[in-house]
Amino acid sequence: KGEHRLSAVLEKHIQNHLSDSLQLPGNDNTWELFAEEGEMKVYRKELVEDGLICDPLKAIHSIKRVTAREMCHYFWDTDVRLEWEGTIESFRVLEVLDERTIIIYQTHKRVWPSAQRDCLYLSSMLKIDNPPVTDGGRIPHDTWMVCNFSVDHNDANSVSGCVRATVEICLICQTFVTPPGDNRPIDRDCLHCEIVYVANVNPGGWAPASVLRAIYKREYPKFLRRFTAYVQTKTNAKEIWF
Ligand SMILES: CCCCCc1ccc(-c2ccc(S(=O)(=O)CCO)cc2)cc1[C@H]1C[C@H]1c1ccccn1
Repeated sequence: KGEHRLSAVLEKHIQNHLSDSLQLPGNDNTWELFAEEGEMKVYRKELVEDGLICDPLKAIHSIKRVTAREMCHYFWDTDVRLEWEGTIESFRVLEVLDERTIIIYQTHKRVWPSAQRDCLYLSSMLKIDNPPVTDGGRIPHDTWMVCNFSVDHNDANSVSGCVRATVEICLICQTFVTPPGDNRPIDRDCLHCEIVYVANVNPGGWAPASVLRAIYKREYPKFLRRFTAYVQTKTNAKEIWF
């Protein structure tokens, strides 16, 4: 794994997510369940910082027939980003820090009446070696994570008129395998992946609370539905990638 100039700060973000993002929101009453569809449960907290709506979001979901590595790969790989991300207008990879760590500048489609937003963040994908066992004590086959957090960068000649939003986002995925028994090979029907997606987005500048909360209420469930279906379709006919 390559060492780079942001390795230390990346490690801090990873440790923070491993300690707090894996806490399942159902166990405590600080999270409000605001969307539920099948296995998908989306929670939020109301948080205002300097008058800006920064509602933290946490979603848990269980997706059949895919692995943690496949989920994280398609979430991280910018080659397929526009195939599933519906809110991005443009993006550019500014720097490659190692084979699984990049810096991205992206602009989001403008949401009237707010000003357009852009984001500048480090995006890293990694395998968690000693996987944290979630509650219930089931042992995951393996655990992968993608961590996206805002950084500064000289080359980000921002699109004029954009307000810089800051993000702290993490996708943690665990693969569970139910052996088919009597020495049959494992196929995709033996797999499912449990994910935790946390997103802390600071809009960076004023936007009406009602508009922001409506965007989040609409966009997060849509993103989770669309992205998980995308990975199931993309991997369906492929060899299992643990
Ligand atoms: C007036 C709008 C203010 C907020 C604008 C904003 C900024 C960042 C982001 C965002 C940035 C990164 C990620 S990700 O998970 O790392 C994937 C890679 O893109 C995800 C969401 C979103 C939004 C808002 C489009 C709104 C929105 C809300 C959920 C999902 C999608 N869009």
